[in-house]
Amino acid sequence: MNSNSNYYRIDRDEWKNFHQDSVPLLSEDKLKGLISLNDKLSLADVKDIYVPLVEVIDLYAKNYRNLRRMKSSFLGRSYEPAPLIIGVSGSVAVGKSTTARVLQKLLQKFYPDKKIGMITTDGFLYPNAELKRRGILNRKGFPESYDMGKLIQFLLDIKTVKPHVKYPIYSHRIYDVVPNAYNEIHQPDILIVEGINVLQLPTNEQIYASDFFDYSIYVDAAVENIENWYLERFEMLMDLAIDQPDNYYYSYAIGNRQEAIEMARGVWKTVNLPNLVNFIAPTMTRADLIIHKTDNHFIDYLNIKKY
Ligand SMILES: Nc1ncnc2c1ncn2[C@@H]1O[C@H](COP(=O)(O)OP(=O)(O)OP(=O)(O)O)[C@@H](O)[C@H]1O
Ligand SMILES: CC(C)(CO)[C@@H](O)C(=O)NCCC(=O)O
Repeated sequence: MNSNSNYYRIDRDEWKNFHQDSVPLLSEDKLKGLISLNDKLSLADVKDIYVPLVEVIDLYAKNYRNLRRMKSSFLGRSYEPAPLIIGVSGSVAVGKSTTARVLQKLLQKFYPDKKIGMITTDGFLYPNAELKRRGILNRKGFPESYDMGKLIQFLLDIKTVKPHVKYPIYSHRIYDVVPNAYNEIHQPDILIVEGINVLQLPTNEQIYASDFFDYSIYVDAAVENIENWYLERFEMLMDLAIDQPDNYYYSYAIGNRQEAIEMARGVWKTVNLPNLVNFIAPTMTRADLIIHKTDNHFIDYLNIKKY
């Protein structure tokens, strides 16, 4: 970020001091409990990075409620509460779902009486058969591979507090949207939506998905690191598939390991990297907050939007 960018760059050592020690709901003991649920993150990350972040989100949540209340009163309409929606974006394999998951658990501790939901936009991909029919099977994750109309309808249903809103499920195990399977979400107070496309502008919709996001986070890292994390995850998925013949990764798991890794490297170079460079990274400066990770997923600084 150059000096005239619209962000304050805040190094980890400065950011961690923004934590207000007065917050008893996030005491050290409670945070330890959270770590056992999510061993990918260190307690230091939770304390230094995520606790101050929850407090920033709390500011946005209060402001959002107040503004909507005042707007309703100005318009002479009755106030209807609407959930706060948080978007988490970034490259394939940068760690969006890990970030979203820890944020959900922490927000749930911070607001014990509220319902904090989390979904991924992966379920809104067209199924493989439809991608094939459209000739874009090798563009999975690109803007045209998502049913954006369906995602927008989902967000609208959440904002208007419809009961039991269904959403489709994507499975890395079958490498496809699960046919006729849905999860349900019932009137959350806060919903975290994680996906590579949450900050993208649609090409042919009347409503923008970004209109529904009240706070947005972009997870950023050097492409060399993300490629390594992608390959590490590929190896992990292969290892998990070794005794599951119906698993997409099974044929790779039982074949030549080096060839499988080369294949994954090819997918990174021809699919996920061009998607990152052309369609995901350009949305970064729409985010309210950019979390920067370096080697070993260590968060070294954050960029927080000025205006
Ligand atoms: N803080 C962390 N510490 C250690 N490993 C991490 C951390 N965050 C993510 N990872 C690992 O990096 C890989 C990618 O993370 P994750 O699955 O969260 O990415 P993603 O951005 O949600 O990917 P996708 O878009 O493909 O769903 C995973 O193997 C995950 O275990
Ligand atoms: C499902 C997405 C698009 C996003 O999570 C990604 O994990 C993916 O499958 N990309 C397509 C190329 C690949 O990595 O196989």
